Amino acid sequence: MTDSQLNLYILQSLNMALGSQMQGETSYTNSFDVKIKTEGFYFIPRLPAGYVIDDELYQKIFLIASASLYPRYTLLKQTSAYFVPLNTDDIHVQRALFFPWKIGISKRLIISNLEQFASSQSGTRIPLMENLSIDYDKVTSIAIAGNSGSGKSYALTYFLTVLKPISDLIVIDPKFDTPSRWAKVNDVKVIHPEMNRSKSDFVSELNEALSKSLNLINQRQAILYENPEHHFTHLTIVIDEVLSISEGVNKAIKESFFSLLSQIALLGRATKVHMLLVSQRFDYHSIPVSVREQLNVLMQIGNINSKTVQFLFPDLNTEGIVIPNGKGTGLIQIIDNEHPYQVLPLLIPTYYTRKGIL
Ligand SMILES: Nc1ncnc2c1ncn2[C@@H]1O[C@H](COP(=O)(O)OP(=O)(O)OP(=O)(O)O)[C@@H](O)[C@H]1O
Repeated sequence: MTDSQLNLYILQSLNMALGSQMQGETSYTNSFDVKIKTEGFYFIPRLPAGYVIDDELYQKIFLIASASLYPRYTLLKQTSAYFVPLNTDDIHVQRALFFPWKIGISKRLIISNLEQFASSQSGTRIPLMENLSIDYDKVTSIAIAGNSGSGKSYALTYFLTVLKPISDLIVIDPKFDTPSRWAKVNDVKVIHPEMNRSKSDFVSELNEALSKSLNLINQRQAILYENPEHHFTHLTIVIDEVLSISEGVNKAIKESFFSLLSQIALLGRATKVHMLLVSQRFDYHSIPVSVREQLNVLMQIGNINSKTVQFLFPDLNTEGIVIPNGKGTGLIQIIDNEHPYQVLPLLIPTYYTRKGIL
């Protein structure tokens, strides 16, 4: 399909579906035009117009175009109207609404041998989907949320395996489940509850480990002060079922836990200390606000609706985002300077790994 055919196709889709929104104005009455760019398309209104150019119109066009372009392009959802200035002297058409896109749709990676796959990766790239990867040098903290059975443990095992060659790991596993089995097979330090010990004991031990990591951050800061170019080994603190940790422990211990988490989240970026947090849901009871603000890879798997995305994606209206069916699917947002602002459909890789972990 050529650009001009695509142009015409989008114009027709909008002419037919926008009707009521546009008070009957169409591109045939010269009320608007569409222009294809490499990174997306422009909707160019001719002003003054008999319709209002607002967030509602933007989202409406998004809805129509998103379905019309699927699966050739994935439109990248914006939280509000995305205006761009156009290079012309004609005031009537000096602005456009921009609809950025990605070519194709999100595709799941299928990995026949996860361990081999992880060791064959070079550098700090973590592949997530066929056309999406993250650079671990550019992100600090990762969160995975999802209802029971959505594929969180499966996703976590994937991350643990691909992170192992890139980063030192400390695994905290309040359920003494999959992550502990993974850690045992892979000879990685794990903190889990023990028989005959109280919940507060477990959280105290965990606070101890966080406090050591904070000391490490302080040492690394001193090194950076002398040599800002110093290269550190990544350290990732992995916490499964974060929500369950602060439940049922005394207030002082919970407060220390929150305070340590906040400090690590805030100071870890420059010193290569990361957090990977997994929880059925995240809210202000499970993590401190400052930790939420430092999360820069956000994943919600399983049920996607306005309630489940509220905390990780507070500005997101999920309307018009095509979420694939199946296990380990949902939404992802990566906030770094490499990826444009975008919330994308996510499919966690499907893989084969050693027996006895999952
Ligand atoms: N990306 C995926 N590809 C293929 N199968 C998957 C994927 N994610 C999950 N599954 C399947 O779904 C099952 C349930 O996933 P998992 O145990 O990870 O869910 P969970 O969210 O951790 O649930 P719970 O919170 O109850 O432990 C897995 O055993 C696996 O077979």
